[in-house]
Amino acid sequence: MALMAVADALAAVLAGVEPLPEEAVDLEAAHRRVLARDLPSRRTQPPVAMSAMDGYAVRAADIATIPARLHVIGEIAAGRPLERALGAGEALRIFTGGVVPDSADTVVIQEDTERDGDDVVVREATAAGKNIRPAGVDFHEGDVLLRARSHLTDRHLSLAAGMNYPDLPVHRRPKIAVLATGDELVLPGTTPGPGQIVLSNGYALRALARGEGAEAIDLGVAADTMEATRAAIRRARESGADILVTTGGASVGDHDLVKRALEAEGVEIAFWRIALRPGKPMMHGRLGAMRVIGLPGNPVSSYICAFLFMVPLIRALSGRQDIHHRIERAVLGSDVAANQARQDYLRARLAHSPDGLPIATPVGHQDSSLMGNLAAAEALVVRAPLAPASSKGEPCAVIKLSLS
Ligand SMILES: Nc1nc2c(c(=O)[nH]1)N[C@H]1C(S)=C(S)[C@@H](COP(=O)(O)OP(=O)(O)OC[C@H]3O[C@@H](n4cnc5c(N)ncnc54)[C@H](O)[C@@H]3O)O[C@H]1N2
Ligand code: MOO
Repeated sequence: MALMAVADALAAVLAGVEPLPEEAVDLEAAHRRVLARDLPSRRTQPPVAMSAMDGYAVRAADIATIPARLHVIGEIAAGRPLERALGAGEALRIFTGGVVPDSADTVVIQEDTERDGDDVVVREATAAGKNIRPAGVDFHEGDVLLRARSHLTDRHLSLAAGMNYPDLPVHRRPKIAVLATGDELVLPGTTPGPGQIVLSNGYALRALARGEGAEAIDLGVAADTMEATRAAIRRARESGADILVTTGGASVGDHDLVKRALEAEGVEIAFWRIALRPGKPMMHGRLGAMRVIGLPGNPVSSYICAFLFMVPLIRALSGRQDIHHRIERAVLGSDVAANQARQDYLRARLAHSPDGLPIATPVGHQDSSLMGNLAAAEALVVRAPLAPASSKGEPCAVIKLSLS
């Protein structure tokens, strides 16, 4: 039977996904979160006309002839307005951010004046309206400046603060529980016994999830028994995880128990095994609201499957609209052979070319166990099923890997 295509598998993972419910978080914590509602401004900015410069608020008519001598009747600083109307031949000392009284219609910058006791001599002509920021020039109360589903940037936070929001309604962050499986796994820093290997996959997976704004927890390692694997799946449910990510035990071997354990716990498996290299044994299913992504154990396969499927799922649950990886154009830095039936994601180095597309050079060894090559890669070259051989210099499609 033909394996499910990558695009169909991704569609199945994203089927019916809705953004998680909203919660209020303070502004500092709202960075990179996704806004759950349209945000109308609670105020007009600036609320009244304000001076853009340090100088003198005057009536333009009084400085029609230069030089003009005006009598200074008071001072206006930011936050200290003055209830005093200007009469003919009068000026008010004003500083940047000071409220411009209705009676003044221009601000002369102080460099264009000379102070003489209680008088000021204006030496340069200044047009009416100059150096005044009118009320509402930035925005008005009720203006919707941030829309629901905006992915909040640093600049959005200042805007929201300026709109007078101390906290923001955002979609809850997905919680990801990562479970390793395998009798052979020991923790980094210990001395592995015969045939044992150091567990590594989860570190990249949790960091990848956190980098996408998720909360990630480590469920540790389950031994290769049904009891241990099922108990770990129950722990994932009890933790309130939105996504359970398992690594290992996904293939067809006698010790590959993950699918059976998931089914025994009630997970409805949507697919198992897809036309993807690396990552053929990947599986996906649901248990109530918890989505399960069953990754292969090979370190490269687990990371690439998480990158291709877990990342868009996290983004969709977070409420983001830009959930898909960007496929970009590059040229091949070396020849590649014809592809077989699975869609291939070749680990590649990316070099910038001064006059054109970046150059993607697949690393020499693409085996799905090679962590060194994965760590050195900067992009994935995407090869469609059965794509013909392609030569150095020919165009190719790449997805950039995270560089953090
Ligand atoms: N007869 C077949 N054999 C295999 C097939 C197949 O179709 N038919 N598929 C191969 C492919 S493709 C992959 S990918 C692997 C995936 O198998 P599993 O998901 O069952 O992975 P494991 O056997 O548990 O582990 C594979 C490898 O990775 C190491 N591993 C596992 N977990 C971790 C971890 N947390 N950190 C570091 N390394 C880990 C494990 O020790 C193994 O060496 O199956 C092929 N076989
Ligand atoms: O899909 Mo497996 O990841 O080719 O090694």
